[in-house]
Amino acid sequence: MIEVKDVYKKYGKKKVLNGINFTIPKGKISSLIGINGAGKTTILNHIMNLLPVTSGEILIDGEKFSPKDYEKLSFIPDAAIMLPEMKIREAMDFMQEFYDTWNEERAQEILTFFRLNEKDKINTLSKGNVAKVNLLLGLSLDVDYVLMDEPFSGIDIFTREQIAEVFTSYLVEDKGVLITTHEIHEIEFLVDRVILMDEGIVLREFNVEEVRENEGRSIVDIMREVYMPYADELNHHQPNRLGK
Ligand SMILES: Nc1ncnc2c1ncn2[C@@H]1O[C@H](COP(=O)(O)OP(=O)(O)OP(=O)(O)O)[C@@H](O)[C@H]1O
Repeated sequence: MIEVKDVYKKYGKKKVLNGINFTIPKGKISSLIGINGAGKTTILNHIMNLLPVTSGEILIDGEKFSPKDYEKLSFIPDAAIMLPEMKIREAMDFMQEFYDTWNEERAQEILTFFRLNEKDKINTLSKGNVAKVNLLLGLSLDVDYVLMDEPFSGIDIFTREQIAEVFTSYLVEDKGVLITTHEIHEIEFLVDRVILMDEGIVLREFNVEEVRENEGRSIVDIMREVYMPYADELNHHQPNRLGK
């Protein structure tokens, strides 16, 4: 399990995270939901140890980060192009060289599933195919946790459906997956857990199945309940809960 514990982040004087707490269990797909600028990417960068926290800690399987944890983690960025000058095969070779956890057999399966051509140069691909290449590179690592930054952002519906299939496949089975998004309809039926954040705090963390079964409510119902008071505050120009 990954535990994000009381994490604060300031950029200069600007407070971005104000005491974030949530967990990413193995074998579940969790989604971190927040509007643009809520701090989602910042959290992913903290988990990957690419950016120091101002205070608080992140535990991976109960321990503070150590370089060995890179063998447990895979980070799939948004549709930004990774390794743009390379052909897909060259990017795969690069990953294989860099990561002991590279699984070529799995990479070949994903290539076939997405109908990608190894010989294509990445910077000549459509946005949807770039997203597929990013998934290919990130999911071909034998790791315990996969972090994905907005995997569906700007992707057409057909590609989205193909990508969605990956989330219900053995490719992510047993892994702890975290997907960030601000577009819930893209992932409503894929995720097990939801973490709603705003203004640098977690407003609510819940299991989707539990609220569906026990309360007969959808993710969107809960989002309305959680975010509506904020919308009202904004509409009435009242100070928000951080007193900014
Ligand atoms: N290097 C930086 N210096 C100053 N402020 C930054 C820096 N990086 C991010 N921020 C600010 O921190 C806040 C959170 O950014 P972050 O990218 O984590 O949000 P996000 O939820 O991922 O947004 P989006 O959905 O737009 O990707 C934003 O207000 C952003 O402007």
